[in-house]
Amino acid sequence: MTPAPPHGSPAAAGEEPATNTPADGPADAASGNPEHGSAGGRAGSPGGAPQRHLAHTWQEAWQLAFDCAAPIPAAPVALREALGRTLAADVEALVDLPHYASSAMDGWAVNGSGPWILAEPGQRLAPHQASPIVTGGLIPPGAKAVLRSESGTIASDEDGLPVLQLAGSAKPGEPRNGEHIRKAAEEAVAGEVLIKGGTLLNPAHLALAALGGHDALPVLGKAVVRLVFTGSEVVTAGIPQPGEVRDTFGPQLAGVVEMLGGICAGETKIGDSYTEWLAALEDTDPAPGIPAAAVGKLPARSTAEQLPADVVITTGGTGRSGTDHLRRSVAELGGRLLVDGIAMRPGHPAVLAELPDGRFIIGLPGNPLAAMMALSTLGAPLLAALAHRPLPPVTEVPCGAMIEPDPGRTRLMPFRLLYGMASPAQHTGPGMMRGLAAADGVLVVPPHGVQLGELVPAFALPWGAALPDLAAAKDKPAPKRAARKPGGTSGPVDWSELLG
Ligand SMILES: Nc1nc2c(c(=O)[nH]1)N[C@H]1C(S)=C(S)[C@@H](COP(=O)(O)OP(=O)(O)OC[C@H]3O[C@@H](n4cnc5c(N)ncnc54)[C@H](O)[C@@H]3O)O[C@H]1N2
Ligand code: MOO
Repeated sequence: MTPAPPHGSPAAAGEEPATNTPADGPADAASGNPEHGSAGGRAGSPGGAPQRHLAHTWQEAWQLAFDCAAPIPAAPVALREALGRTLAADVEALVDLPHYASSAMDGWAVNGSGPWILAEPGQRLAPHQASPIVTGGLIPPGAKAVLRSESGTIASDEDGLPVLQLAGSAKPGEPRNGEHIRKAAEEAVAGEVLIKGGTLLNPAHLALAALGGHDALPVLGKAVVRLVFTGSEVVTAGIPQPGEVRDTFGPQLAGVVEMLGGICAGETKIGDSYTEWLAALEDTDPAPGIPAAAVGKLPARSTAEQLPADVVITTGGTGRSGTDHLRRSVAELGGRLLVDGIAMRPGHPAVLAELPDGRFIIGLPGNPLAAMMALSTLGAPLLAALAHRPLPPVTEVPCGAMIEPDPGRTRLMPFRLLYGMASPAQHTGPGMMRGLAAADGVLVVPPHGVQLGELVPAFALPWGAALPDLAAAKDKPAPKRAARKPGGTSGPVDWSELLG
């Protein structure tokens, strides 16, 4: 283990100490500096006592964020909440489907051949008796078939009593035995498996479960996530004044959390004071508006709004100036830092912590792109682990540019796929969003850099398509080219063959 220089030394922004610690050597919560003042506002002075700060490598942080969490146990949720969840066990029909024989048409339930004497609806039908019935109506005892309303007509017999007889438009022999009757259990018998465990529930599954008599379904757990946005300079609407910044987290973070397998349960916006930080991290109440007493009375995890969070994601305040209170708040609450900085950029000040009550804290840096890279590094594996999912895949893509070494730190670079190669995007400064918005994925560039055409690890974006297996495509022999049609247009050029 190489000792890192004290973090209080005057390092330039973005130049974190690039030292590595073993994955099993989490930084100590005590490294949060309790000397930091509690004054709010962005005018806080940098400083604090020098401390030892040991950054994890990108790979260590990624793996540790996955390994530190156990899957949240399965629990029943109301049908309306179960969409998109993974079924934890087979779902059986609690009743026959349908559970009674019913009419498929408006008309008459009949017994035997016509003409039929009319009986009261619902009464047992003797031969040559009929009673009116509507679609979905319970077939009365003794009924053998249903005559559609278009095929029958009410006439009078010689005594002037009403009788049902076939209309002129009726087909000969109508209705056949069983015609227009939906038999009980024709779809499933009680006890039959309707939906297999492990299924990702779609809307039709929910309807099927309802038909099977269920009000709730057992689903694999997912993390309930609460968002805490910090920064007194952050404005949430309109054009910001100089010194203010427009909030980039409010519009995107809840959506990304859902894409990563979490359930977003509320957002809190606070300023820059230590008191606000502490209060926000201390808050274990269910989302506002829900009485805490209601939680215990409801089926576990019935809705996100009714539950305390499993994970709290904070934005900003990961630095070590007088206005950055994340580490101090975690220490005050008796928590421990699992990851305290990552040897990567952007996003190096990212934090992963665990509180004594089991809640995880992910501290995202305030800079917008840095935050999303930190969320990809810590949030994606953590939320996957909590949601019973595998570690998100890191595949390899051929690099469409030469990337210089940057000793000691991994660079996360949004890229676009151009002609089968990953081309680092423009506009990817720590505070920018243009590059990420247009990207197909993120390159995990090793400290020693990359040669043109070399394979580089990369991950897909939570909202993007999975990355194609370009590494395998690169190794395959080139397919024989079809003869070009005269006048035909040519497709994009695959430069990868020239770079093998
Ligand atoms: N002396 C040093 N200063 C800084 C270092 C360093 O190593 N030494 N690292 C820099 C890096 S890299 C990052 S990243 C940031 C981390 O900052 P914090 O997590 O403490 O966040 P803040 O200081 O609160 O804000 C940073 C930046 O982000 C803007 N911000 C905050 N919230 C939002 C939001 N919701 N939407 C858009 N932008 C937001 C904020 O206004 C600041 O401009 O520290 C560097 N400094
Ligand atoms: O580059 Mo800072 O790590 O993340 O903006």
